[in-house]
Amino acid sequence: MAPVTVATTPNTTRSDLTEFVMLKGNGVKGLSEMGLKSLPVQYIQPLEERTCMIQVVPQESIPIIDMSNWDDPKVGDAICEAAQKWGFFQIINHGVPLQVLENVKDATYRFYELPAEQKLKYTKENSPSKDVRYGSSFSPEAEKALEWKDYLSLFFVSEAEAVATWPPACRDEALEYMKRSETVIKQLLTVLMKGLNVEEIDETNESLLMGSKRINLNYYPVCPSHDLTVAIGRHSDVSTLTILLQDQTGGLYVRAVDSQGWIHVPPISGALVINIGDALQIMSNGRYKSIEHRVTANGSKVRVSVPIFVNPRPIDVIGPLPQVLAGGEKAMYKNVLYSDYVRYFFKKAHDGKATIEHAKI
Ligand SMILES: CC(C)(COP(=O)(O)OP(=O)(O)OC[C@H]1O[C@@H](n2cnc3c(N)ncnc32)[C@H](O)[C@@H]1OP(=O)(O)O)[C@@H](O)C(=O)NCCC(=O)NCCSC(=O)/C=C/c1ccc(O)cc1
Ligand SMILES: O=C(O)CCC(=O)C(=O)O
Ligand SMILES: [Fe+2]
Repeated sequence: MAPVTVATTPNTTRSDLTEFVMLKGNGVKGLSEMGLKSLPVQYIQPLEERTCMIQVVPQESIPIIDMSNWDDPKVGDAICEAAQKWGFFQIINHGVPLQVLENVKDATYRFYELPAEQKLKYTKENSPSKDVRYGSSFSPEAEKALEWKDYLSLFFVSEAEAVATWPPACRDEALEYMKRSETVIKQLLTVLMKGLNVEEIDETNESLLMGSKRINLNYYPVCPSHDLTVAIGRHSDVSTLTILLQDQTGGLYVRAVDSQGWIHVPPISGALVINIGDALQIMSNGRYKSIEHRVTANGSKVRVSVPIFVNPRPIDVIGPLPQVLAGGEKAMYKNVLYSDYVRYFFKKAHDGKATIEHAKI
């Protein structure tokens, strides 16, 4: 059986590996489970990007914010300050039931445990919908070295479309997690907008801030020679906000303020990690920061994570908000069509903050 040779030999050709991992639907999970002892060369990252080169700043950590009194001005200040300084924070007592979070993690395992032939139905080539995509790595056609990650990406258009096209193995749990996180998303955006002198979220700015959503189910298998590769390379999200559920494994690192180092985001049971994305950095004219982050590969444990990307709609034009510029501040970013912005992000390999540089005036 050809895939066995593929998986056990580190020096296979790119086309053999692509066939096994991408075209046959095995993912890196399939490679990992064949028990290969060394990393296929296609996954070896340039030295400076490797997991082993991460300089950790151990004394720092991102803020942890209790959302139970979210409309208390002190909580609001903590959220806006975290968004300005760190671009990342964790929230606890956020109102999303813990069972909903457990269920979506279980559903992630359920999807990836399907046989390759079943998952293959959702690859770019075969998927019944453009809004459902199972894949491996980030942008394999553009990457010099691949990433040790499988993903299922689900773009939410409507409940009816989700019911009809999302994989039954995880559909209901993913939808429930999206629905139950809506309230805390609105609370966070209300507070963040107040910090920009936008007093209320009306229909127009609600659609601009959270008019579309994408949920990804990420699966990071156990990785041989994990120090030589990455699970996700350095990038910032193109969303308005990202709500991330991680499991207890750890491995997410955030760029430290004014430093070359990286800060670990420790798993906290029941917490959600929140980060500002490029769209909100642009709308806030740089006040809120969309911070670079990366995920390390793990030599002994499987990791799953489930981000919800809260975005403008593809047809929205985004730029610095008028309220932010009202005092005479100069616009730092151009107005850009959001779907053009996202397409540009997806067509490159991960490259830190390069997408937003493209929108700078
Ligand atoms: C431009 C989009 C994405 C697609 O437009 P479309 O007109 O329906 O066109 P297509 O479905 O044919 O997709 C166009 C291209 O988008 C890319 N794409 C379409 N979804 C995907 C997909 N989930 N994956 C990776 N390429 C894709 C892909 O490059 C694809 O090209 P191709 O590969 O040639 O088919 C459109 O849906 C849109 O503007 N959506 C806005 C909402 C949105 O998805 N925002 C992104 C939030 S995601 C985010 O912040 C971070 C994501 C992330 C993800 C992984 C990481 O490792 C790190 C970060
Ligand atoms: O898995 C994680 O912790 C982070 C995932 C991530 O950064 C992303 O999907 O954009
Ligand atoms: Fe991310």
